Amino acid sequence: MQVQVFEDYDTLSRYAADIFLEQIKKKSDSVLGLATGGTPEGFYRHLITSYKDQKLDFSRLRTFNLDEYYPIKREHPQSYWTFMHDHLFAYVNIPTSNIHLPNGETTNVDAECNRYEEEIGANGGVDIQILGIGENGHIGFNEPGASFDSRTRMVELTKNTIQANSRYFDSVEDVPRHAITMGIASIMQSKKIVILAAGVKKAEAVAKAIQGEITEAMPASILQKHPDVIFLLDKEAASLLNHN
Ligand SMILES: O=P(O)(O)OC[C@H]1O[C@](O)(CO)[C@@H](O)[C@@H]1O
Repeated sequence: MQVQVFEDYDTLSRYAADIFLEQIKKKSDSVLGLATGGTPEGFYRHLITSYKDQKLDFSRLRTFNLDEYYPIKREHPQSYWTFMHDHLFAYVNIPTSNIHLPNGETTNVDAECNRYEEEIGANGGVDIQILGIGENGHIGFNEPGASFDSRTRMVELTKNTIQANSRYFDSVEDVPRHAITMGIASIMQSKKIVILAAGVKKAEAVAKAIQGEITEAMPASILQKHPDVIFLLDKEAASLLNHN
């Protein structure tokens, strides 16, 4: 596992985008695993800048997002589908057919989860995955206690996550109580993982994920077992790491 600490959020975000650029240079039809949340917004801004500077071509890339609220309409302002369009897809030349997110409108959740896993497999698996980390250590919407063997499925959000995400909704009551998320085993199958954390609110989860016990109580701790993972942190998020 590699860990890099940056002076500020923008430098961290640019570094993450550069890792993706390297991957795409090597394989122009890479399968990108994408994430939502506040943390990757800077990363997406840098990808868009690289596209505008003609350093990046999205036409052959395929993307799979980690998760989507359930139930939620695709066009809902807070759906992850809308997030991805507003923060990336609307600004780059990715064909709509190459974009994949779990369908938050499905009436058959189990079939949707199986379809999503199969589609990732049919595309050869994720080459490079961007991840954020929840204040409680969640990755995707795999909350503490989620099985390390979990695959794409519907999950119930914890109070902590509903509260943290309520900043994007009119009120806490409006936050969906469920989501469809790639499982921990699905995430671990990605060939390379880049995980971002910024701000002091993430410091405890980051320290436990990197230096703590590997336990299902701290979902991100499983990353210690991944053969190619890099944590990109700002100083605040790194502030509880033990340097001995
Ligand atoms: O980057 P943020 O907004 O702090 O979110 C952290 C994590 O929480 C989620 O938004 C889900 O609650 C994840 O998608 C994200 O990785």
